[in-house]
Amino acid sequence: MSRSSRPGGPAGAGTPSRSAAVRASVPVTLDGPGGPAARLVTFNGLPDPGEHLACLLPGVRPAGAPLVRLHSECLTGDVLGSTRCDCGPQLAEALGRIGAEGGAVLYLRQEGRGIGLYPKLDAYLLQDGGVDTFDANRLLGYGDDHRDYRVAAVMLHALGMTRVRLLTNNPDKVRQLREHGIDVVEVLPTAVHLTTHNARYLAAKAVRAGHHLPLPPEGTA
Ligand SMILES: Nc1nc2c(ncn2[C@@H]2O[C@H](COP(=O)(O)OP(=O)(O)OP(=O)(O)O)[C@@H](O)[C@H]2O)c(=O)[nH]1
Ligand SMILES: [Zn+2]
Repeated sequence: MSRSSRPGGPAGAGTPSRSAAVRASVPVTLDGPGGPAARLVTFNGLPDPGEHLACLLPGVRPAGAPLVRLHSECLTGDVLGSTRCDCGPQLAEALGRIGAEGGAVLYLRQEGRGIGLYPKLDAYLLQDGGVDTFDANRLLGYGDDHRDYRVAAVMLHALGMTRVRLLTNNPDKVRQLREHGIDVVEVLPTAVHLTTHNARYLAAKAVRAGHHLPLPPEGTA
């Protein structure tokens, strides 16, 4: 049981069966004066109730293949700076790289790989007892990963971004986007944000979920 209980139901092929429309496109400036002028885009008609957001960075050329990241919400890492995971540094890296050439960060409300914040924190306690991130999910009665990226495909269709270069180390994001009609023409890895705090977490992602993370041999982090 690796990918179970996706809120969107079974995956289909080609164009997503449901379409969404842009609801609003709101200008913001990121990171203070001089930071990139971005647009935060909201949607009507998404296939799940999450308030998923697209952050469009300048220079977007939807007709080409813009650089895109699907970033799953991680309140502890993204907002509070927790070092248990690599989410905060990955988000900063994505905003920097995509801001430099134009593209989009889709901020997906998929906290805890889709199980939610409280269960993720329960899983952290189990991890402190020695199990890895995936076995902790299973001990709590969840699958390894509950994320359904159909919603991201629907958002990209609504934005007219159906050919993308994707910034990720996670092969499941690539596979699911393609299943849902997005032409992923290139996959670019993120940097490896390895610290002594997140070394076991990154190793589990590489070994258990096939993330492309070139890690040094155990014990040398
Ligand atoms: N259930 C669970 N979720 C976690 C844990 N640590 C981080 N997360 C969540 O994992 C999600 C990020 O997924 P990752 O597996 O780190 O990376 P990814 O997004 O699949 O892959 P990349 O695109 O390469 O970053 C966020 O929603 C985090 O809240 C954990 O220990 N348990
Ligand atoms: Zn995180």
